[in-house]
Amino acid sequence: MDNRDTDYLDLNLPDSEIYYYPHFLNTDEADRYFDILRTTAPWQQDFITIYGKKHPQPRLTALFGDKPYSYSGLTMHPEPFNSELLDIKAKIEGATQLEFNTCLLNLYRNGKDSNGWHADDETELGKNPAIASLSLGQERIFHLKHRYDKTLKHKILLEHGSLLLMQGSTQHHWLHQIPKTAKPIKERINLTFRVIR
Ligand SMILES: O=C(O)CCC(=O)C(=O)O
Ligand SMILES: [Fe+2]
Repeated sequence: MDNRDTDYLDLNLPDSEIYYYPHFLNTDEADRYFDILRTTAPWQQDFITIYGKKHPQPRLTALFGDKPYSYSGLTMHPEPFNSELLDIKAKIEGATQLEFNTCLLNLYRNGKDSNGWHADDETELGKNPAIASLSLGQERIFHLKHRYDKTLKHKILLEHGSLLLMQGSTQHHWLHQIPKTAKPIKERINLTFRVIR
């Protein structure tokens, strides 16, 4: 984690390496990317299979990159990166000194949309995956809980234009989620840059 060029906060949670960059993009840049991605990304409604039953995912998704990505019993096929995503990817790679080849986008349309407890630990992500997660639009709370030590929990507000980086052994020891909220809220777009092998 050397060579950083942006202000960040180390969450300092045990068994993890999680860093939060509150102002990774300025408000104008973040507004512009939100508008472009909201209108141009190929948003799709996927269905996940839980105990043999199909459910609509409580959010829309889009995949960019060059390799398909499979999780929760579904396989997504990517579009090639567009120029906006290439610019964002380059900025994230510059700040983190990491490289990414895939971006999974999530669109949370309102407070009923969510992302349940999970770890990003699919085999094609490799042993200790780095995941760089950019937030645009409505701020939402991100929950973390330790898989084995039930006393370890954390909440962080993911602001417009912020970046959350999870790496090292984080996915082995922690689960994360974006919970639903009853508040009337606006749309949020989340971009998770990953490496798919
Ligand atoms: O929306 C977020 O901030 C989290 C997304 C996430 O955890 C995922 O796509 O794996
Ligand atoms: Fe995740």
